[in-house]
Amino acid sequence: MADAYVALADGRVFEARARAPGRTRGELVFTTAYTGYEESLTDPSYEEQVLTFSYPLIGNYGVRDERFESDRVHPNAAIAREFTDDVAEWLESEGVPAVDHLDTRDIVTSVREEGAMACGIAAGPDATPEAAKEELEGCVEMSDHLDIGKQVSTDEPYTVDGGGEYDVALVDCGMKGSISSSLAERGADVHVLPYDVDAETVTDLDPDVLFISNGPGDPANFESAQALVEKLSGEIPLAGICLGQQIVARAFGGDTEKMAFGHHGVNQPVRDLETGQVVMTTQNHGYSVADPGDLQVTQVNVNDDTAEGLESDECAVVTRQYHPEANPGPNDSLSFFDDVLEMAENGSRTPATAD
Ligand SMILES: NC(=O)CC[C@H](N)C(=O)O
Repeated sequence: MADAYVALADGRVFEARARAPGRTRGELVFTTAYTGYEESLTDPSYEEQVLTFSYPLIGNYGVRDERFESDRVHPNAAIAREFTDDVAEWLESEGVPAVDHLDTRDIVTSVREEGAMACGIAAGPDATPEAAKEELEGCVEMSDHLDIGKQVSTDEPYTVDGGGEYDVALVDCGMKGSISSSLAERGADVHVLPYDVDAETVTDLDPDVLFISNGPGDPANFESAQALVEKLSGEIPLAGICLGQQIVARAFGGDTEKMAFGHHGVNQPVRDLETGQVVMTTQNHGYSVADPGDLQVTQVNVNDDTAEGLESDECAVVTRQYHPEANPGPNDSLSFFDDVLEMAENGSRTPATAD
């Protein structure tokens, strides 16, 4: 008998099995990643979303915190065809509702056809379809989470010691841990700063590069990070990943738009326009850069031509829409971090290398 319900904005209610109890709501998205569930569930970019795994069995190799990308689970709830007990217990201990034993093929197809949509979940002994529908009614648009940066950013600055060869000022809009560790492994001291840090605090650090992290929600709501980039562009080399690319594009007069169901997975093909090389990339985003403003698009998604890499002719800027740090996913584009630090050293971006 069902003890969990998932109510979708298209009016349907799915019966399911409760694996971690609770009631919640969020924007329903799916990832096609077939491994890396620990990394995905701890990726802050999933804040305020409900994450469905299209791969049917989630939890095959247990749960180990060394694979976590942050200190907590970020989606409001998780859905799979089947979760192992390890994952179910982890999510329950984190207070994050989880449900399985429902047709996730149907959910994924609906999101693909109708786009990311609001959903409500009720799971546990007292769950009812009405409770799931009530949650659904309280669900707000992603773009209405106006201060989502505050939910995921560090409150206080801190430094990840990488040996001091470079100084990176990294604005934490919901950073995955692998971004700071990828930079620190390459000799950079990474000064992680709150999402609303001011320009003076950044310039006091005299960094070699200003790096804007990934993060959840609508890039238009990260006004202070955008203003920071506007102020410091041309003065300090700039880099960004995912939300970071979107914020940088907006700061250079560009624009972003909501995608239908986004890119969430570990096998998104990206072509470098200069070298023609295609790499497989990890992605997790629901918005894209519709207009790069004064920047040039250097890489595109092979499936839908969306902007995957931006650079500037005038000043040192390099950004990626995908996740070069992988985790989960392929390591094909790890050299992005070498390119960023080379740019930091030279104060300019040398012509694109294949990454
Ligand atoms: N991973 C990210 O940084 C996601 C960026 C943004 N929140 C989006 O959904 O497009």
